[in-house]
Amino acid sequence: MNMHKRKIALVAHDNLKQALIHWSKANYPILAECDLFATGTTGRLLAEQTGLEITCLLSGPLGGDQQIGARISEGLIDILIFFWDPMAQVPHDADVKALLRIATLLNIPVANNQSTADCVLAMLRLSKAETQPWVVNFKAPQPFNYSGTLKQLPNRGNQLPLTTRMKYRYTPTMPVNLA
Ligand SMILES: O=C(CO)COP(=O)(O)O
Repeated sequence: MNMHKRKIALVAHDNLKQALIHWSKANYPILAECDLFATGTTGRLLAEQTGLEITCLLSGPLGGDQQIGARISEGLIDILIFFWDPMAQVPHDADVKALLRIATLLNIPVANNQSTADCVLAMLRLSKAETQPWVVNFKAPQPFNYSGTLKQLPNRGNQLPLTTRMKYRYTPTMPVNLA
């Protein structure tokens, strides 16, 4: 089983920053064992108020979401915890959408609220205890469009650097009938 250090991106919109800080304090021991990345303000507040070591990128409205999305597309982020605000508009909505899209497409675990974030960390704890290996499947399942036609995607796994590819096992999570 591959037990490489998990790389987690943490992001919260303004009304949810306190919730993410509270959640991060509650989960400090396991988060402290991971490589953490965050958008600018989220990361600064988290580092100040939890003591976690975090690589702070740009602030979200200034490109931070895009930086995280780029890292995901390069296979450099394993998990996205993004407490986005379903009740507020943000000026960089296009960036938020792009980040959620690339994380979904590339099939990394994405938690958009606290209960899902708890589930993700529960899996992390299990895999750490080696009772239940947790394999992140980096090969995105083939998406269907709404008319039911299968869209072909290249096998992205083969385009990744070898070091990145070696971190993942390519067992399909969802059987797709290409016939
Ligand atoms: O806006 C954000 C995510 O879309 C978060 O950015 P900050 O962490 O810089 O506030």
